[in-house]
Amino acid sequence: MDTAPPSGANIAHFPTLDAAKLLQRDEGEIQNLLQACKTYGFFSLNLATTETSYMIDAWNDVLAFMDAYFDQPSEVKLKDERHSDIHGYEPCGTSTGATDERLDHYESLKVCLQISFTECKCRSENLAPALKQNLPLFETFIGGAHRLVMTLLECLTQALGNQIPAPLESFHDESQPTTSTMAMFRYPRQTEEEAAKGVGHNKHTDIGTFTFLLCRQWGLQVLSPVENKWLYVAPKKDHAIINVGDSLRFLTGNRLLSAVHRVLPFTHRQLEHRHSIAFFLRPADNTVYRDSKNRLVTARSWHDEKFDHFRASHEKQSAECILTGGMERSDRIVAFPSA
Ligand SMILES: O=C(O)CCC(=O)C(=O)O
Ligand SMILES: [Fe+2]
Repeated sequence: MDTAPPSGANIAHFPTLDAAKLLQRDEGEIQNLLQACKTYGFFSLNLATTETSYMIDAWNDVLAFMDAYFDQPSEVKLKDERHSDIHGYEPCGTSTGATDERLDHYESLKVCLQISFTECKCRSENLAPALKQNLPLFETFIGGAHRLVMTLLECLTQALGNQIPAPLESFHDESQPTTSTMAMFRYPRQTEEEAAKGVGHNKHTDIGTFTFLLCRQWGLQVLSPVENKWLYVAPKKDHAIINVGDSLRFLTGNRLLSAVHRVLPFTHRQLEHRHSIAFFLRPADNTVYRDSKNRLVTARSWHDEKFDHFRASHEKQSAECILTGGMERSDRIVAFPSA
């Protein structure tokens, strides 16, 4: 794990759930899951169980891959750019950053879920060559993360009972097109000059259903709905962070909260490379729900609109409230779960 934060840094407190208990449909743990999603919109998930420890091995292997991949010269990585929000490489500075006047400071490599399901996967022209060379690793990681978040959805369906019109899993039919994606992020160490241009990852809620996030270094912050202020999320060995995204909130009639979060280094610049790995579960593209502006939209159009907003100016972002899914205004939580 990373070094401790400076004294006085505010740390978030939120529940830890056990992956094995949820896989076994433990009734008490299912209720804990529902409470965590209603009160915080995020929780930590213990992966150090017999059924899930292979994901910790896959996490280590993906980190080793990322070290080698992101160390390559930019001109090599730019060959993997696909100008897509679900495939390929994206350099730093594509979106606005965590503070005004600056751009983001992370580069990413994305692999969409479909590689785990399509038969002619090796022929997909969207896949970067480095990914093709490591397909078994990405299939294991994506397959495992997908299974875990689908389990969480099934548990929530059980807990919500007749409060929801249809099982949450039914909006995630694997034969339908979806933007579900695995993303690998590096926040490169930066010089003073680079820090004047870019910082972290702008505040947002995630677009989809559940996000499965792995990080061993500090930097992630949540806008706590309990304390209504920004708090650091302490990295916890062998645990994933799970966020409730906009789509899950909308599909449950706003009964859950989605987590408002961002990435910001302790100091004014990134002193060491920071790595994080995410699997974003999102509903099938043609799923329809009522969004935070009370419009009926498809999951695909919400996804596309939100990515356009990531790239919009800070001014436009704060005027429109798309980036934080109607959960936040001026760094304060303004949405509360409906009964
Ligand atoms: O890098 C992280 O820890 C978080 C990334 C994130 O929130 C996102 O990509 O949605
Ligand atoms: Fe996020």
